[in-house]
Amino acid sequence: MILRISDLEVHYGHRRRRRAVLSGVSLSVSPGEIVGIVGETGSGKSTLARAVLGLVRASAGRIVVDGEDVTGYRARQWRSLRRRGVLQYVFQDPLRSLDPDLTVRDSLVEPLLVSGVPRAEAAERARKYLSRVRLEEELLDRLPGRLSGGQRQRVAVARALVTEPRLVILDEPVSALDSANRVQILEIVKELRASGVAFVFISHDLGSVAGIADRIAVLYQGELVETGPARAVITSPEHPYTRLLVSSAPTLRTASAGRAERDALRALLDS
Ligand SMILES: Nc1ncnc2c1ncn2[C@@H]1O[C@H](COP(=O)(O)OP(=O)(O)OP(=O)(O)O)[C@@H](O)[C@H]1O
Repeated sequence: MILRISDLEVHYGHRRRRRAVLSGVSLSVSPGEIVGIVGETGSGKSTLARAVLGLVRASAGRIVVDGEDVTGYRARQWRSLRRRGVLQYVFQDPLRSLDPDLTVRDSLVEPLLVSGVPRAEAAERARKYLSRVRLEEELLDRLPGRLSGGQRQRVAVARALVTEPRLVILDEPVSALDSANRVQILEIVKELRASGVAFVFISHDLGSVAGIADRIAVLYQGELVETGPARAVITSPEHPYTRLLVSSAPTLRTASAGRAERDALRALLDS
């Protein structure tokens, strides 16, 4: 397993304001697997990503990345893990994943130099990954502000891949893109899966993970209510919330539920 999360709990706030945002979350990801995490706004998807990346602390449970129990890691240990480049991420807004003051070349080369790769090899790898995300070399000297949204997101993907990570967390990576760019990014992710990279693909939209995920985990109010092979989750969802998601996704062919059934599922969830 490249990622094993067991009984994870995360709280925000202090004292009387303290409340659980994730509880009892367990999930494993194997090398070369794409696991989609789907849930509505506020369900805790980003918090889960942030916990795996060491950006928020677990109040209980365990997170094991590539065999290392990172649950109690301090900032220094996280820095060391990040330097090794085992784990990478891409956020929805590429400007959050990219430094606006670094050229594309520097954005790609920096994580390699930090992990001790010699400059000439780092430059070579930067070119290799730029072409892997289907961008021209002439973009290497541009700043992110002078790229289109789709180009920026591809640079963010290339930057995440350049350290040859074993696990990449994608938090709504295609939500802000037009459909041509969306399809290309998804194709790139599929190609990389074939080379053994594992992905956690987070989205509020079941339709956008359905075509790419091997397994789908459904997050509802901070709990994983259903996890299974993508096809099974889509064709025979068990939890009422998953049924609601399936019936509300216009792009899924199985979406046959009418308004009345969706209202009934909502009522069941609210009861
Ligand atoms: N730093 C924080 N402090 C307090 N509460 C927070 C913080 N970050 C998120 N929350 C709350 O935690 C819950 C889960 O937020 P999270 O961002 O993980 O959800 P999400 O599923 O990613 O939502 P979205 O799809 O809108 O990004 C929400 O109720 C949110 O208001």
